[in-house]
Amino acid sequence: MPTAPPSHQLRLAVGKDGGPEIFRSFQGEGPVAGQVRAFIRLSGCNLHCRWCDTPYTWNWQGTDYEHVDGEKFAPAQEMLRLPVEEAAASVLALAAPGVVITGGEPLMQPKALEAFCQQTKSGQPDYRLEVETNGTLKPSQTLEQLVDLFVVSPKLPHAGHEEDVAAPALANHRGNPRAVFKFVAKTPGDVETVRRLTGGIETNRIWIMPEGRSPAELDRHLTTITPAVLDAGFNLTDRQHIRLFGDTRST
Ligand SMILES: Nc1nc2[nH]cc(C(=O)O)c2c(=O)[nH]1
Ligand code: SF4
Ligand SMILES: [Mg+2]
Repeated sequence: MPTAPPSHQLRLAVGKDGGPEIFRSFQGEGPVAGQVRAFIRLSGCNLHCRWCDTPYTWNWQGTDYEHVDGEKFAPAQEMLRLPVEEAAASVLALAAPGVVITGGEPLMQPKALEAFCQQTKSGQPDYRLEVETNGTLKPSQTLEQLVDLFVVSPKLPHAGHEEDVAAPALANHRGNPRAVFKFVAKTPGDVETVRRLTGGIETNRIWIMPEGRSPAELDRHLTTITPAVLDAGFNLTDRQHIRLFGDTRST
């Protein structure tokens, strides 16, 4: 008897109820902010940003990554494996017009991600697939065709990387009309850096977002960057979910 092929498994982050981090919310950032979406958060990231708001997806015990919180996490407690079919069923049960696949870095699991996208789109081609990515890992052609929107967030020097990780991220996605760029900024100088890095990319594909995990931090950074964003002609986005729900998992 032939056996069914093993299904792909996704490594997921753990949500506030201790189960896989799959939830329903408003998209809080970027071009579709304010729209209802299902969210699924994949565990693992290949960048280790100092101010990351989801260090529980990568800042494992025994590593020497530097993060502002200083807290280390145990992968056995923070990572769950789920067959793609189960993950897709949980996401579709949330009754949203589409899903935001985020992380961590979702493209670290390319085969399972592709299977998840095929599964959620099958039978309902209008269901929207949106991926939040740091851009450093190039998606396959299959994935590029399946995904409706890549929100690519190249990292600037204030994220604490020794190498320039923004240029490859821009190179990987600038040719895809379904990719937009979302830069986290703290100062007018950061906006100037974005202007320099993104020469030749239409400004209407670029969003600037204040860094912050509290309304006060967001307000402070918004106040300092807004004139520079307007001057450069970039789009501006807030982080609505932080104002609505605070810095909590599964929101
Ligand atoms: N509501 C809400 N919107 C989001 N947009 C991007 C998110 C992310 O963590 O990548 C996120 C998130 O975690 N929650
Ligand atoms: S790329 Fe995103 S998820 Fe990864 S460490 Fe940086 S902020 Fe966090
Ligand atoms: Mg986030």
